[in-house]
Parts: sequence; structure tokens; C-alpha cells
Amino acid sequence: MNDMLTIAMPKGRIFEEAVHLMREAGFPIPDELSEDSRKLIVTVPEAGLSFFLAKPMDVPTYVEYGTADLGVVGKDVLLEEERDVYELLDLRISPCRISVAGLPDWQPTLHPRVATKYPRIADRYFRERGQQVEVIRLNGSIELAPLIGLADRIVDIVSTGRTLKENGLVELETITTVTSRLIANRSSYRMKSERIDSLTRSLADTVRQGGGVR
Ligand SMILES: Nc1ncnc2c1ncn2[C@@H]1O[C@H](COP(=O)(O)OP(=O)(O)OP(=O)(O)O)[C@@H](O)[C@H]1O
Ligand SMILES: O=P(O)(O)OC[C@H]1O[C@H](OP(=O)(O)OP(=O)(O)O)[C@H](O)[C@@H]1O
Repeated sequence: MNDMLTIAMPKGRIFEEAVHLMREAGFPIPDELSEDSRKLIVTVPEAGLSFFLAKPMDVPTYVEYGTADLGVVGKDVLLEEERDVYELLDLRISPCRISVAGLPDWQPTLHPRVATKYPRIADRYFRERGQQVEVIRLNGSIELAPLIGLADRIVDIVSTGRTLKENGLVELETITTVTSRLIANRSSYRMKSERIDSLTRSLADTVRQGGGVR
């Protein structure tokens, strides 16, 4: 088949749910495509599909550059990376939200510091509100920042709220809700529209029927 489609899959939290949903929608994803395996690329020639495993933050990059025709990624990453890709479908999996949080006795200061893994989202959010903040980028354990005095507030993912609670922090504002999305490379979408549309329709039907949500 010369109309091969390549799909970038995110490692980590989203992976299992995405595979489950896509299998329900009829994508022949072999067991070889697994986080337990070290194999990064799995091709199913008879279905004209190839899958590769990437870090979630990198998925939109592969798709923008056309090394993947399609990708699965959290809306948080799309908002942060601002890559030039089409967002085709809300898969409604891996729900969470991006929120501002801090210590309960937090007091506004003139130039508060905000620690986050999402500097663009944080910057945009506070700028739109006319608030001047210094955004400090961290790579993880964001909740540490207000506890040890690095920042006044944080912008981070909240899902169950357990991490905030166990660290004595409170959610102050929700910036946006997040689910995972199916994205496409712009020129792939034009050149392979029939196949992409048909796969997207199957996925949309499965999502509508509550597929993927376990
Ligand atoms: N509780 C959560 N924390 C973080 N991400 C979540 C959560 N719930 C759902 N998600 C979704 O999962 C994605 C992150 O997955 P994961 O944590 O595996 O990746 P990562 O943050 O790149 O990993 P790492 O922590 O190894 O850097 C997010 O982009 C978001 O859309
Ligand atoms: O509301 P909860 O269900 O507790 O989930 C939210 C936590 O999960 C994520 O961290 P992750 O586990 O990815 O670790 P990290 O700090 O290394 O990013 C996120 O950054 C929060 O810290």
C-alpha cells in the first residue's frame, strides 16, 4: 500500500487509553506497540499503518514537520506548543485541567513568581488579565515551588487533586479543561483526506458511544 499513514502515539499516561479507544474504533494496533517494549516504531503493512512512540510534548512537533500524518496528544500540550497542526477530534480521554494553585494563605504581591511546566499557557493567562508575573519554567514536581519559596503560585495539571491536597495547596482558578485530541499534519490532511476522514469518523463514532472511557 503506498498510502501509508504514520501515527505518533504519546508514551505515558495517555498511551493505554488511546490504544484502547483506537482498537475499539478498528485500528489494528499490534501488542508489539507497548510501553513495556523498547521498540519505538511498529508497522502494520497490510493495514497501511505505522505507529511510533514519542514523548507527549514532542507529538505536535512530529506532526507539524510531517514525520507523522496523525498524532494523539493532550490539549495542554497543543496550547503550550502552539504547533501548526489541525485538531481533528476530541477523543475525550485522559481528562484533567490546568489550574493556578498556591498556598491557602497566599497574598497577592506586586510581581508574583509563577512556577510551571507550561510557560506559554501561564504567560498568556496572566497577560490577558493584565497581571505582571515572572514565569519560572520547571520540568516536574511543580508543587514543590510554593512550599520551598521558589514561587508564589503554580500553574499545573490537576486531575484528582491529590497532589495539591497532600502538599497543603489549594486550587485558585481553573485556566482550562484538558482531554486528548487527534491531530493531523496540514498537507497530509489534504493529500490523504479520504483515509484520514474515514479513520476520524470511526474514532468519532467510538467516542460518541463512550468508547475509550474505562
Ligand atoms: N494527572 C495528570 N498529570 C499530568 N498529565 C495528565 C494527568 N492526567 C491526564 N494527563 C494528560 O497526560 C499528559 C501527560 O502524560 P505524562 O505525564 O505521561 O507525560 P509527561 O508529562 O511528558 O511525562 P513526564 O512526567 O515523564 O515528563 C498530559 O499532556 C495531559 O494531557
Ligand atoms: O491531581 P492529581 O491526580 O494529583 O494529578 C496532578 C499531578 O500529576 C502530575 O504530575 P506527575 O505525576 O506527572 O509528576 P511530575 O511532577 O513529575 O510532572 C501533575 O503535574 C500534578 O503534579
